[in-house]
Amino acid sequence: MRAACFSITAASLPLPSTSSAASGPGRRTHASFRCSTSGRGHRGGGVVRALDERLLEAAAPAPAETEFEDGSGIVEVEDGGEWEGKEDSDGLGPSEDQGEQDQRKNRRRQQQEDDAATAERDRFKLINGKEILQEKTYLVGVECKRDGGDNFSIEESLKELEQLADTAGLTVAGSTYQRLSTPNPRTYIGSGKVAEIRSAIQGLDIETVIFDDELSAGQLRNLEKSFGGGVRVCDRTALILDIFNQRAATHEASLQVTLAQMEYQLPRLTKMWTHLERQSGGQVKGMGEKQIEVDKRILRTQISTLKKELESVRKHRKLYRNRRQSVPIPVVSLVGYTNAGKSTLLNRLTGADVLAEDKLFATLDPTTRRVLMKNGTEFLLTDTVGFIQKLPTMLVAAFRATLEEISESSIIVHLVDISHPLAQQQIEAVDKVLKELDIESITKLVVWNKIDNTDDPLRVKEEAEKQGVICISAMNGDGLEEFCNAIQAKLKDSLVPIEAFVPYDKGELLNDIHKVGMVEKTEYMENGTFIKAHVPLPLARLLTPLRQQVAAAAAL
Ligand SMILES: Nc1nc2c(ncn2[C@@H]2O[C@H](COP(=O)(O)OP(=O)(O)OP(=O)(O)O)[C@@H](O)[C@H]2O)c(=O)[nH]1
Ligand SMILES: [Mg+2]
Repeated sequence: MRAACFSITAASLPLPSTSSAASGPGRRTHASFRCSTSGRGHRGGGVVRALDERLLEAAAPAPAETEFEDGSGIVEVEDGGEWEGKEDSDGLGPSEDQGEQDQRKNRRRQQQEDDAATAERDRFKLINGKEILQEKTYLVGVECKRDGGDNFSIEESLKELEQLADTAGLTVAGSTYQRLSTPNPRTYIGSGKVAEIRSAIQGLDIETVIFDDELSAGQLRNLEKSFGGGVRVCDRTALILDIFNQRAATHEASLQVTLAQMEYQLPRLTKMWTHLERQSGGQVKGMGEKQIEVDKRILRTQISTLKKELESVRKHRKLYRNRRQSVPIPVVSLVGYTNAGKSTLLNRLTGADVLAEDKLFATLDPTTRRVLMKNGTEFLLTDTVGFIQKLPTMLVAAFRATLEEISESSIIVHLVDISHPLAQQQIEAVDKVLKELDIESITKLVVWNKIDNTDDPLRVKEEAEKQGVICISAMNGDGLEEFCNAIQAKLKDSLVPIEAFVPYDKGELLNDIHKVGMVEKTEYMENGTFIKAHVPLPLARLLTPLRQQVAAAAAL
């Protein structure tokens, strides 16, 4: 039974033509996850096998007949079966001493097998209904001189990588880093470091080595070869993709993550077939290359099928959004670094039930809920996927459509975990992604969260006041009224002042104005209502004929 982590959600795609029947629980396979050629199979049941595993399994030679599930070569025998045909010299069967010895041996062996099975079972953790093997992991980082612009030190970045590994259900047994002027094109790190990690792998019984930066296909292959012993090597991007895969709860999120995983995998397919050539002693030279082409074609076809499927899901969501916008309630989007408390705030303000937990990337899908303010006006609050430094570009691209909802909002609330030691660096990482999304023209409100978790909340509040920032605790509700007032004030800035005469037979328009706008004055007259208010631009446009009537009357 082996690694359930680093699996890929198959979406609803057909398997590549090279795939074979699914492997049963416990079977050793010749492939593992997307960036590895070394072997760990997957536990059967809820977990879907890795895409490359499916590809490789078909082509891998069948295991030799003498190989058994535990690789021990031991044949299970029925009671006394081992003795069949082996008689003592006196022909009466094994001597009593010998029999006792063997029974003891069998019991010991059985005990060892049971212990191993229990230990293996205990290593599985249930995350979002998926069984994940808690592999022993070693983390490796590199600080390059040319990284100048990056605000996270190598130690901080590795600490975050550890949190990511923990979120993915892995057990971190150790870590190391190296400062280099430029990464080694072959192995990313220097040869001395490779040797050091190899010793750590042996000493700590490491199964996976994770690098803090994206590695090329060649680097992955060379590192795996250098580490040997079936150790798998992966990078931060693969890890983040895997967390997204574990956490994708809706069809759209699954499709987006699968697409990102396939795009990540495409340039890395090369290495999957080289091991085949090795196994066959080079006799199938060229076969691997041919197969890579076949697989790349299969993968490209799947990518385009996925894109089409995603497009249709998005169209559906857009339709729903348009319907929602028929009453143009202003939308406020919550953005921020992962774990800042966005979902907690949404839940607190709206009584929603969005998963909020102390793990990275708890939320993948945007959730929108209505917030009713004390003065009776409303706005829609949207919770979005969190950001992280070194966010894989294919992930930003895959989630672009989801994030595009942000671009349709009236206000963007940038929520910051001010109690985090790297709050400033996290702010900058979020601003970097926001820049990529091209939404800088939208009004922004910076909000410091988790004020209750800071050493000196009073001092932090003073600093916030100086900077014109709102301080809240989404957890205990501190500062939420101030937060709503600030939203209201910002919304007012984004509203258009109008004066209109609404006839009594158009009463529903008055309702809309009250719901989404800010009414300053209403006067009930003989044929209708005169209203002075601030409303969102789309509603102001809708009211144009009624506004003209007022303007015309004033001109008389
Ligand atoms: N002390 C304290 N903890 C908070 C506060 N707000 C949120 N948290 C905790 O912070 C953790 C993360 O909260 P979430 O709401 O899941 O954070 P998020 O920004 O939605 O995270 P992602 O979905 O991963 O992007 C949870 O354990 C919350 O209980 C707060 O005001 N004070
Ligand atoms: Mg969340």
